[in-house]
Amino acid sequence: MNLVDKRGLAIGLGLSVLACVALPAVLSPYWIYLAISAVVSAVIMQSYGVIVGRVGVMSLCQMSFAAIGAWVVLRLNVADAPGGFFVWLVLGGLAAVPVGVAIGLPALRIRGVNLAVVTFGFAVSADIVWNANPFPGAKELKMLDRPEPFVTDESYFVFTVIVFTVLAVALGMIGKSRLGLSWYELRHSERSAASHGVSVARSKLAAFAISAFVAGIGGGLLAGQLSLVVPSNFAMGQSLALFAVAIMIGPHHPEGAVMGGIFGAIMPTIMEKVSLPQDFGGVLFGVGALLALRSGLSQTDLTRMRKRERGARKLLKAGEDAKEAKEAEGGATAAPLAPAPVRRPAADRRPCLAVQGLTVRFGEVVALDAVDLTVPEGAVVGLIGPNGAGKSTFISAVTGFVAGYGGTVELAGKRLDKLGPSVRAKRGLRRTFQTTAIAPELTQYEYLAIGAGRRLARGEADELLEFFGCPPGEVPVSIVDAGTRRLLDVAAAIAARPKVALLDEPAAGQSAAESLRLGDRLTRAPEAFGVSILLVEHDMELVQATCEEVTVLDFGHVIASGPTADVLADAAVRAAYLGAADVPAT
Ligand SMILES: Nc1ncnc2c1ncn2[C@@H]1O[C@H](COP(=O)(O)OP(=O)(O)OP(=O)(O)O)[C@@H](O)[C@H]1O
Repeated sequence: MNLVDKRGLAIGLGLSVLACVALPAVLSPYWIYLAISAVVSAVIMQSYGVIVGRVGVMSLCQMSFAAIGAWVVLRLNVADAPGGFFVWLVLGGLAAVPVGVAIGLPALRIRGVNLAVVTFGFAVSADIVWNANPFPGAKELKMLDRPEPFVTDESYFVFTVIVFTVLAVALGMIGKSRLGLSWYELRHSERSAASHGVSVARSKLAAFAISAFVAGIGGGLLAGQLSLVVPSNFAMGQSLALFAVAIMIGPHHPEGAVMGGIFGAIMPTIMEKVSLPQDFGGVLFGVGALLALRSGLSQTDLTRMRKRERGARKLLKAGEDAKEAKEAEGGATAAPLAPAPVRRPAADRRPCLAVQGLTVRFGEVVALDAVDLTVPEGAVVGLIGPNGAGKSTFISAVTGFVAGYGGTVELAGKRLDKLGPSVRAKRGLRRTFQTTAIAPELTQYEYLAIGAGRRLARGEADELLEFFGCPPGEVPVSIVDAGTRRLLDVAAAIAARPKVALLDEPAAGQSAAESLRLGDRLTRAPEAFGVSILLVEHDMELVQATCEEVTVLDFGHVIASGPTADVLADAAVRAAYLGAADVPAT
């Protein structure tokens, strides 16, 4: 995965240089001062970009983190601490980090509106503290002097643009790293992230820490702009207004942060010029935020996604044209199905996943009752049963998503029972879900990179996508149909080269022909990727074509287990579950 988008970087750096050269030359002192405010707001917006834009957490206290940054810078100034403004600025950002992590701790247990209330509570408390205790330097009027060579407004503007640009590049690189991509996944499904080996706690706390750091830097910059600050510079109302702007615009993209900063800084002036009350600006932001919440995507997300989709559609069209041309020339339309690999009988192979006596209760419901199941090395094994039989619960318990089950789960001879889902995933146990929750903002390449949990070479990603019949890797998930998303999910699970992949109804949404092709792929997957597979499916033709052995669940009990043909022919299985008409003759 390339961490730097070279074209985007070149454009961003070019615009920054242009702003630094042109704006001080053309703007009046009044507008230069406003421009500094806009860039400082844009830096604070970047902190919203991390926590609100990427992780989707409703944080209403970013200005409180900024206040910590400003407080530290001003305190060090009063103390004439060594290092000077540049060092103090970084220390201000760092000082906000532990507070950010502390605020992030409740986010590990609560989310949504409840979490918003916690962060708002912190913003209110911080407000009370700042109002009761003046910021350092305010009493003795010890002003903060800007550092050389950024003493004048024009040069300080250049300094703020440099800071913004450095942060934008760093955040852009983090955004493309596994940590940053995992934030998008957390935003849509924490379960999905955990199933890919992402530690939800660590990833969320990292987001809080980084966003607090960036906000702290923004607060320090504000102190440098104003020389002295007052509590109203960081009032909770400001946090709320900027939050609304963040939801509306999407400051996790640099252009969104800049626009948000400009809105935040210029709006009061605009309101004044058009003789409207200042509060009206907040109302406008609120309405915009509501509209963005309705669509689920910010303006910059939408703009970028549409652009990406346009490019991807062209790519898909070119692919289809090439295929049609090949067909017209009489070439093969699809690769013929490969013959099934010949394997030793499953019973002669070492068990890779061994589950014994698995029991799960949900209150009075016994979802699984002492279930035994073994997946031998290099095998494809089926788990079938009627709706509500306990198949998904089995996958969830084995992969660590059900706390407090009875029985044991061993992977390659090692017990996993005390481990959480992300650790089990890292040990080589991957799963897919019945309902996919892939972040539509990602490309398929990016999603595979999260699944792989390691650096995934382009060639390897292409091979996986081709193997599972997915479109080219640049195609964004947003235009991939539901059936193909399931295949992408399987590809992402296999990208990690796990020991065992547990697939929950991967053929749902596939046509009969696609299902047949999927069966062929799953049959070849153990040899191609060194993975053993447990397949949960209702499509009996697929099960019959793919699985060497099958276990049948009914009301949480195993009612049959053994070679597929024998089990599917079992009169008890047909009577209890399938109905003779549903099972193709063997
Ligand atoms: N979180 C939960 N809380 C309470 N009961 C649950 C929970 N999850 C599953 N169950 C119950 O456990 C039983 C097994 O459900 P499960 O989803 O595992 O069945 P399934 O075989 O996967 O069904 P399907 O084929 O429809 O997906 C059902 O009675 C279900 O209602």
